[in-house]
Amino acid sequence: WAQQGTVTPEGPRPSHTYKVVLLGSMSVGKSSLAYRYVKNDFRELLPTVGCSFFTQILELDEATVKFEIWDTAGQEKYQSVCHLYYRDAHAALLVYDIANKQTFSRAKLWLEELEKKFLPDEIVIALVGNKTDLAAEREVTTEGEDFARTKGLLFMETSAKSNHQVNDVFMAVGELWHGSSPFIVTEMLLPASPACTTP
Ligand SMILES: Nc1nc2c(ncn2[C@@H]2O[C@H](COP(=O)(O)OP(=O)(O)OP(=O)(O)O)[C@@H](O)[C@H]2O)c(=O)[nH]1
Repeated sequence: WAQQGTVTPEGPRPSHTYKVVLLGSMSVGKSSLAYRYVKNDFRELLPTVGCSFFTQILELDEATVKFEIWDTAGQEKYQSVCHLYYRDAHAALLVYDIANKQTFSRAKLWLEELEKKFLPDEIVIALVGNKTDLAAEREVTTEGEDFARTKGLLFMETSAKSNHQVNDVFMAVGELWHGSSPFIVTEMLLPASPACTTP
């Protein structure tokens, strides 16, 4: 992680920056998860073009943690540039739609790609089955968790729509790096990045 110090009356206060990249098929809800986490809201968002960028700052007892969230486009035409976005990531959320089995297969392919680019200790990978509110249309059942267990990934099912376990995903990822819990949100930022668009 990047570590900078800020000086407070109590002395230097470390701050850590973690880059989290969201990968997955189009329309699985990557942008909606980022939007829910950062803005605590759910709304129709335009399909991502290239990549969107979000920032979330958390104050822990002993340090400030900043999440840089890179939300990649799921459309096929952007796949060839995705490696530019996940480069140097500390964590990847491989998102699929629990009501669409094909998107689960695509998440597995993403894992293969990351395994070629990162050593196991270099990146935290979480498999995220989104849209749990669509339980009646579920196509992916226990295979998600089984696959994650086999591969040693974090696993969580979420709903950006009903706000089910969205915070928990980011907290689980952060806890793995930081060994600290709970994370408390104190500030929200949405800076534009030259390389990315902001929804
Ligand atoms: N029911 C339900 N719909 C969701 C959920 N999350 C996202 N959606 C819907 O799924 C569609 C796609 O959501 P996005 O967040 O744009 O998906 P994305 O993965 O970022 O899509 P791309 O930008 O094309 O890669 C939208 O119609 C969302 O409203 C969810 O948790 N439940």
